[in-house]
Amino acid sequence: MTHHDDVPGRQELLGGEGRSTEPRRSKVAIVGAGAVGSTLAYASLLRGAAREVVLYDLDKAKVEAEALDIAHGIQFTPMGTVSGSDDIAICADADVVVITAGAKQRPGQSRLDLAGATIDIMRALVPRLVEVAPDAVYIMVANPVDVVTYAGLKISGLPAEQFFGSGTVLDSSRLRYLVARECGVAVQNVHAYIAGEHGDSEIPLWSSAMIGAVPLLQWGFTVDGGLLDEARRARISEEVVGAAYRIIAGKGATNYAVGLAVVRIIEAVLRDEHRVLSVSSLLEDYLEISDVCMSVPTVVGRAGVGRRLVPVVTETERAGLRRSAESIRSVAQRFGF
Ligand SMILES: NC(=O)C1=CN([C@@H]2O[C@H](COP(=O)(O)OP(=O)(O)OC[C@H]3O[C@@H](n4cnc5c(N)ncnc54)[C@H](O)[C@@H]3O)[C@@H](O)[C@H]2O)C=CC1
Ligand SMILES: CC(=O)C(=O)O
Repeated sequence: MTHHDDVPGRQELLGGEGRSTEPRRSKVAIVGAGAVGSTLAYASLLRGAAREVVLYDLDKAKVEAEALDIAHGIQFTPMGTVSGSDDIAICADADVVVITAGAKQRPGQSRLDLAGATIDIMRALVPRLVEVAPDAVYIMVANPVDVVTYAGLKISGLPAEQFFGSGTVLDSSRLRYLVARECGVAVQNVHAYIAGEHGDSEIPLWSSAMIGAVPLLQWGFTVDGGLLDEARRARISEEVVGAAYRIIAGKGATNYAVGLAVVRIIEAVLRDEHRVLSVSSLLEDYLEISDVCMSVPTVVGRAGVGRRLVPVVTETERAGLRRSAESIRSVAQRFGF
């Protein structure tokens, strides 16, 4: 079911209050039209990230309804089209494929508890996707994203640059939001990354964090007149790690911030931005960590993942990253990867 006009140029005449900066036709295929996939489709259209957004889901009624609901608002977005189908052929020749089809955390479950169920989905799904969209850049979002990115990469047989996970882009955004709020500065001026697992063992890279031109560790005051000291930083870390649990307990899923975070990654790819994002990719000899997918600050562009940047780290941060890698690896191994 396709919701766009077949007459060339008609969409531009009828809809589109803004103008996409996209220089050529671009297609994003979103697999899974649940809370995350449909919000991502909506956010992609709102931001004009791609000209064509398609949704694929096993649930025909749901995927068609989500696409139709979004399509009815397309007059108010930058130029674009949206369609949904239960036929995987809708993903054909996509430039970017985002996989959100995965098991969902119930209150109290960790992301790692979902590994078996989501890997089963990937075994069936990934070969069929690669068949219809062999040249796409693949972005895994389904959880546990690091384990599933590694499994999906191996199943796909694609080069590691072409297949990566959304990783801790969302967690880094949560961290920046909290630091900005405590310090009374714009979130855009907080440069801080969470690295490691997108999950309980993740590590905030405090040593390399900056607020404007000031190292975060030298930031002297907060809006309530206190210090951004170790205790306060620890509280912020706990809040980031606990964020998904808190939101899932309240409404059953997280969808808005992850939708925006993944659109940001899509834009970095389609516009070949070479933006530094903490995506999850296959690491080889990174701070002595190898053969695991996890997040570190990484250059992202049209080919997918590029250089992994090595920030200044303390011995505690370095040890934390190694532990996080071990935790991801042990779960992947349990499921045969
Ligand atoms: N990496 C991240 O930052 C985040 C990851 N997630 C993860 O994203 C995944 C999706 O979450 P929700 O959208 O809330 O779940 P959901 O249950 O609302 O949606 C999942 C959708 O996938 C579809 N699906 C399942 N198997 C499929 C298959 N083989 N082919 C096509 N479609 C299939 C289902 O029909 C369903 O519509 C979960 O694993 C969740 O944990 C969620 C939030 C943030
Ligand atoms: C569910 C999840 O992974 C998150 O919101 O971080």
